Amino acid sequence: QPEAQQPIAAPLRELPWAQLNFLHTTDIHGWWGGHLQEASFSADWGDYVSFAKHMRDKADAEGVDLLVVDTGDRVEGNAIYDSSKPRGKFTYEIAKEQHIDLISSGNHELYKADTAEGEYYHTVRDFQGSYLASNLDIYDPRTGYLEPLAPRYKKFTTKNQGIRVLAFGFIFDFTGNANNTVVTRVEDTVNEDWFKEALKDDDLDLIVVFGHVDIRSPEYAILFSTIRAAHNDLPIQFFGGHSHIRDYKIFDDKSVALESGRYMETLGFMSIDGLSTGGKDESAATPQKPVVTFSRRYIDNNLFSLRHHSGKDEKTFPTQYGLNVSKAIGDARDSLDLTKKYGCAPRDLWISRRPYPHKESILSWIEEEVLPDSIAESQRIKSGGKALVIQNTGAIRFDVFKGAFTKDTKFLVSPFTSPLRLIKDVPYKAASQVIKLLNNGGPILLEMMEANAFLQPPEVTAARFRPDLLSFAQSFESQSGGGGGGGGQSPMLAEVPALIPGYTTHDDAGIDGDDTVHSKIAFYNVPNCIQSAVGFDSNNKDEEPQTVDLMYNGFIQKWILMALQYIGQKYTSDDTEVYAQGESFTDIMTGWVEKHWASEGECPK
Ligand SMILES: O=c1ccn([C@@H]2O[C@H](COP(=O)(O)O)[C@@H](O)[C@H]2O)c(=O)[nH]1
Repeated sequence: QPEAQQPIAAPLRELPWAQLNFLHTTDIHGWWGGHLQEASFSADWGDYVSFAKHMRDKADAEGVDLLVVDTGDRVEGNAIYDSSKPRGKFTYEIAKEQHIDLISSGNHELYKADTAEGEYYHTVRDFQGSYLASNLDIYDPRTGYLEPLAPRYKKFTTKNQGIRVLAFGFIFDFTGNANNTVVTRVEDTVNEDWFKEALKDDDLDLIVVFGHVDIRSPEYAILFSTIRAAHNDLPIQFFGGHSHIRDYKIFDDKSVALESGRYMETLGFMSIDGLSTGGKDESAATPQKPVVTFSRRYIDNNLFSLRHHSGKDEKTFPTQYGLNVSKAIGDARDSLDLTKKYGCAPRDLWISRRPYPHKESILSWIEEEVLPDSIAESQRIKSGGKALVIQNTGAIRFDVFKGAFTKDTKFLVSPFTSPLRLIKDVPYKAASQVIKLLNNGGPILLEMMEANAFLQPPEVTAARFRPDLLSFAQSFESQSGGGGGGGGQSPMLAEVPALIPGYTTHDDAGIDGDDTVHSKIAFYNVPNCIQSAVGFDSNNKDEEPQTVDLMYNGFIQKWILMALQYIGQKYTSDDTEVYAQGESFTDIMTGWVEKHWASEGECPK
């Protein structure tokens, strides 16, 4: 994109090409334009189209194969999707310009009935032959009949090597979908006849399981054990998503899983050597080697990396097709007026690169400034009312960088449309317990685990399977380096001078997965929810009110009501109402920025 930052040269690790190679994206969340404010991730979907073309050409030239995979959550999280009317107006047209061999749905394609229909009418059709839905059905909007969103599986033979692949496309056991789709639990799907039949095939060289599923989840554990029981020596390659992190898991010596981050930051590269091949004809068939080798690389999505890995330069890298896609993205951004400025952010604000609370925590900013200032303007508070306002941290999707706060920023931080809701005059003694139940273990958290529904940012939720992700022990002051954090550098990386802060992934294969050698960024735990007291000081016992309005992001209503029930307060959804004719947190935050950070002209650097 014309406004994107120039990529910065950095030490790179090469791509480990092999007999079968994959490019993998996941959790793009509408970031088709890439990251305009971050040099490390400044390439866009058009650049990825050019890159994939060069990679396919290279594979053809060397007689190996390349498959392109996307594992869902393409929607929600960026103004290109969320601010267009209808939502998705540009997204489907942009997405379909990439050639994708294997594609599946995420949970964000299913939260709202119209988004699921968008998937059915657009993406499933645009990627016919590639889209799989092994455990996902939709009520056909034309007939009303429940049908698979797409074929359950497919078997195909790769173009150059003649590798016979059986592929499945899954979604995790998601329970928050609108009622026009049905997700079948993975543990039930593996007992369905079609699944057992599909596995009864001896003419296979590889099984690929791809999906919107955390690679360390119980769902993938079940799929691995079921498939391994049917094929004790067959290589199985998993691709996952949903937790927004880079990760690689080794199931056994012939099965691994790759997860490729989020928001177009990462292009996952995976390769396999030693596979048997059925051959394009029988005489060309080859047996499986005694050792099957799997390798992975997480590519930072910027032009320095993409040009290097495709062996191209500034002139030879862009294809005409890719340039057209970049232009379409730019046109969409212009027509949505995404550079419209609401104000100037005076400092960086981070979701998890700073501890919470902290002056540079976006959560502290919302809790201490945005919500109290904004809700204090309401008639009920002005006329002496008091409120507790609860916001789930997972609804805050991205950091704010010092400088212009634009329409782009608004939707990157808070893309969701759920209105703020409230229950009037809840006894304070009960209302003040709710946040504790939502944050501190106990029955509500058990219910959330059971429903696979989490309120934290997905990267933080991911840490439940990976406690080493978190920089628990460090205090912010003790960390080296400014902007990028710093905490806990490994001895190896600490010795390399002037590295750019970025991903330093530690996965089952070690610490050499990232293509770009970076210095480490701190990553802190955050609570499920934050809470602001409005109209009184919650730290002053003398000011304790009798009752408060209990306000919350409508997305978490179920959990608020459940928490109140546990405390013995029997409220139902009938007792709730929308705040300010349905104003969303997104609008409240933007209004606050306009009022408090307004500034004419360029923002100070
Ligand atoms: O409308 C919504 C949808 C989701 N959330 C929160 O997002 C995260 C999960 O994000 P994924 O991208 O699906 O991993 C979770 O914390 C949800 O509570 C939301 O707030 N509003």
